[in-house]
Amino acid sequence: MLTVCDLSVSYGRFQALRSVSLQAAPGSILGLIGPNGSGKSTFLNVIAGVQAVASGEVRLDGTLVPLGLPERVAAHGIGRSFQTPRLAHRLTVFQNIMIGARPQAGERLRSLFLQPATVRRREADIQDEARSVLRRLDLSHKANDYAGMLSGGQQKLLSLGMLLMGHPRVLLLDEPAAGVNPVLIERQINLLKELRAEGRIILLVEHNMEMVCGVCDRVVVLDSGAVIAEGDPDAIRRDERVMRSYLGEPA
Ligand SMILES: Nc1ncnc2c1ncn2[C@@H]1O[C@H](COP(=O)(O)OP(=O)(O)OP(=O)(O)O)[C@@H](O)[C@H]1O
Repeated sequence: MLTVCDLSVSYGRFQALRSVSLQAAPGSILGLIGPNGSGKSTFLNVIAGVQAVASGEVRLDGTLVPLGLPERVAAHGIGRSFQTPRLAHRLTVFQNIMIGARPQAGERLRSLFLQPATVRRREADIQDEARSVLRRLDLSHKANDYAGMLSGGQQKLLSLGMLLMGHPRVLLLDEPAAGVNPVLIERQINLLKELRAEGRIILLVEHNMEMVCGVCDRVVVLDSGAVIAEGDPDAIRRDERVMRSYLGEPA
């Protein structure tokens, strides 16, 4: 269970998050929506450990997550994707996927010299896994293309694949559907459903309401850094405050 308790973040005198609390269970997708500037990316940055907090805590299965320390957060099995995928455009798709593999505990430079067979075996295992992730994304045919040559939607899929190479229990996804064609959005939706069935926790920041309503079990709505509503997607769509603040319709 991912438990976020009373998170507050300030940029100078501006309060970007105001005492935000939420919970997400294993095998669930929690949508996080809200108008531009409501604090969604800040929230993901806090959970990913790249944004310092003024107060509050995050726990995964009861264990305190060390906020502000991205490497240690990643070691807890929490991974984040970005609105604009962070890819090495001049490396191939396969090489990018390989970058996503996390070093294992005890992996040191000296093991290159002392245990070369072990290192070679691990490298082969990672390559096998990278091929299997590419198959899962339906990107095998692009393995040897430069990442920079992929379409925007394929780049988003690739960044999801890189994330999967780190074996995250919690995936923090920042607008995966933005600028993506409907066919690849559908592929993402299917992938997210598979990841949920594997018991992972997914926090989905997304403006595309079809995607949000298509995959999310629950939705939390932020406005000006505070939670203004929480519920299942249908209830959120009918919520008057949400309609006023986010969907821009008169209540
Ligand atoms: N580094 C920063 N310094 C100062 N203010 C910031 C900083 N980062 C974000 N903000 C402000 O904090 C608020 C929340 O920003 P955030 O990016 O989290 O919103 P968001 O909901 O993700 O928006 P969008 O949907 O446009 O991506 C905004 O008003 C933004 O201008």
